[in-house]
Amino acid sequence: MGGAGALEPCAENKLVVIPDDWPGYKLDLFVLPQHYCEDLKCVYIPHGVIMDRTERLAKNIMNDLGDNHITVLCVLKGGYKFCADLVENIKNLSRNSEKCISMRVEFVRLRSYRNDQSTNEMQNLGGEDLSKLAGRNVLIVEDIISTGRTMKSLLSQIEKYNPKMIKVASLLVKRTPLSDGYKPDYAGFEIPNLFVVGYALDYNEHFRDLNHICIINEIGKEKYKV
Ligand SMILES: Nc1nc2c(ncn2[C@@H]2O[C@H](COP(=O)(O)O)[C@@H](O)[C@H]2O)c(=O)[nH]1
Ligand SMILES: [Mg+2]
Repeated sequence: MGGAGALEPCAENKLVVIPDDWPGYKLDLFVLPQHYCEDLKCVYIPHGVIMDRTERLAKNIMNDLGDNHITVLCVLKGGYKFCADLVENIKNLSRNSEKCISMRVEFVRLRSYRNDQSTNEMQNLGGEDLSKLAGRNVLIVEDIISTGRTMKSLLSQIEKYNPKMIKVASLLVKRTPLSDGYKPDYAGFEIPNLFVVGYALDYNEHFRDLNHICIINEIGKEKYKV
């Protein structure tokens, strides 16, 4: 992703900013599941780049939260891959460092999108009883923050139970005029106002089984719309 207009590390905000004119990579430069080949426009963030960035986020989290017991709250379904890879990296760092983080992983299942649009309503579809988080150091792990409504709503539900600390890690943050200004404590990439799929991010439950983060095309939107 080198060259003019490509990804730029953003030291101030500590995340990688993908500019509006980033075209992504041609599909035939990567291996993709055959069943999605006609449904995608481009590979937007290759799996290897996601993994490298996740390793760095794990290091930042380790530096900030080392020597604590934390409860990782994975937001399903979209957050499951990022959460698994982040936890694995924190575990590895913890094993090889003087600082040690002990972790417990809990899950909450939320839904707020239909097709590629926010429904403006966050449905809590189950998972842990959030009262379990009382007095704990909580690290919420989410796939993407767009308007910020989902996260703000989850945070207000958790805050009722007085956790000791809450931090939020999101793999992606979308630049959208609909944002309410919410910014997570840890973020992997800031992306333009596009609908992305892959690496567990779905379009009506499709594309979770795609390793790279990709942009869906009109054929894909039409084929899988509900
Ligand atoms: N597969 C995708 N899911 C997305 C995308 N943008 C948002 N979302 C889903 O919504 C919530 C967060 O939305 P918010 O507007 O309340 O901040 C997130 O958890 C996703 O499930 C997207 O581009 N692709
Ligand atoms: Mg999500």
